[in-house]
Amino acid sequence: MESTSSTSQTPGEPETPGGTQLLRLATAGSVDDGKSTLVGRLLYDTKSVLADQLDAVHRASVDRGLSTPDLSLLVDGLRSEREQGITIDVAYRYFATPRRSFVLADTPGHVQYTRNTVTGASTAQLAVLLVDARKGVVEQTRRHAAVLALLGVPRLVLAVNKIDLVGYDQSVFARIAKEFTAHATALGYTEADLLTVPVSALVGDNVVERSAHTPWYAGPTLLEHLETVPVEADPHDAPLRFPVQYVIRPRTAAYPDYRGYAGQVAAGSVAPGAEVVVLPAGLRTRVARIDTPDGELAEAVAGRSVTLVLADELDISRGDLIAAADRPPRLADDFDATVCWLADRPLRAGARVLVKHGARTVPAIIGELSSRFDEQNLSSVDGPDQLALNDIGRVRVRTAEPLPIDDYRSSRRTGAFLVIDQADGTTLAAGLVGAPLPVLETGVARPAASADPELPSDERALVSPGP
Ligand SMILES: Nc1nc2c(ncn2[C@@H]2O[C@H](COP(=O)(O)OP(=O)(O)OP(=O)(O)O)[C@@H](O)[C@H]2O)c(=O)[nH]1
Repeated sequence: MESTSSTSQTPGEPETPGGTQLLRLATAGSVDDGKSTLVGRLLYDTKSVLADQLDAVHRASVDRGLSTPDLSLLVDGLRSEREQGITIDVAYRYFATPRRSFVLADTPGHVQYTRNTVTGASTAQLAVLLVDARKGVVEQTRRHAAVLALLGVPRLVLAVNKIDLVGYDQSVFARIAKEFTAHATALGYTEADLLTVPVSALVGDNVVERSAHTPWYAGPTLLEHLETVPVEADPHDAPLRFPVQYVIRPRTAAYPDYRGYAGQVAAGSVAPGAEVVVLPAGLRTRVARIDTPDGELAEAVAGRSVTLVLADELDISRGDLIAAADRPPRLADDFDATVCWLADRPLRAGARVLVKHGARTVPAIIGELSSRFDEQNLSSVDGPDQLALNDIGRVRVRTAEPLPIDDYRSSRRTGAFLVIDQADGTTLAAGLVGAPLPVLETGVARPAASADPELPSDERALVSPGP
């Protein structure tokens, strides 16, 4: 088994050995709760660590006068990050066990937590939230859970870490578990979506191996849960969404009339014969063939990159969306959305921006700012003057051309968009179409059980949803 890691990058679509299922997960927690150590422990105990990486960790640990290897070194790979002593960006790791493959977005716990959580968790099917058993559920735990609920992450695990430091005390664990479950259910999670597990990342209790120190804990270890938790709905239940990335027209002697549309199935599935509609034009046709470099396919499901050949010759260009004819998205040029503001300069009503949705980018104006999410009280503040860095708020978006949009809660991939600076092309915000704020008073709806069963390879879907 092998692990790969990258920081602030999108890994390629990982292989799933033996056709095992893929689980995308994110971690979140406050500084020093032990995320890096926990992820290091997962990699180490699942033997997902290469020998040379392990040697380097042993050497660095000895240099620091440690008697046992510091597993967080496996994770905190960046030199600058070690120098600052703080994890600086989202790191993606791939690891596998015989039962399942995992792509893990490790998000740091310092002040930029909203931005990083949004980045890391936007495509996650499960998030592991950490708390320090000595501190229990803290304000940041509540905020993280609220942001994860907003992002529609369907399942949460609370890892009550450093359980060794409270003497493996069952009552401490029970109190934290109760408080967290109450908070998460108020955000819309059901108990079936939640697991609370007592762990020591340092010692290894209940991460991969069951611990003899916690005979009172009957649940699964963290890895057992990750290996067995149900992964999303059947892709066939979701309607097809296929943003056209490239029009392929070779016009060579061998292929004089070939015309195909290349892209990635963003949601649902497609098979030859399927009736589709091309948006925004509204043209209807059928899928004639699904091409790949390895030959034709009888079907392609979400996450698969393919070229569609259609039955009719239509005027289709990059940025168009091919969608299920019976369940198309709505075309809108004026819609409500929740945005996570990621720029240093604040957002004010009337801002002229670009909106990037799927493979299409259009000019837009942010109309009124209707409310801002108050993370302190999990409530909403009406009519804010502005949204500052890391703020989450409800806005009105008016685009120069209609976009084929879904509600984020029914399709995380096609319900998300980016707000981009017109002048320099930097990302200003991640946007979620329709998604209400995760405020407690209004008893927000439960997080979306995403219609995207196999989320696409783009790990940073909200922050860079493809070319
Ligand atoms: N006793 C004990 N110490 C732990 C445990 N897990 C982590 N630690 C220690 O807690 C400290 C913080 O651990 P890290 O893994 O670096 O914390 P982090 O959450 O990744 O912090 P960031 O790098 O800011 O994201 C280190 O000194 C770890 O050795 C645990 O289960 N028990």
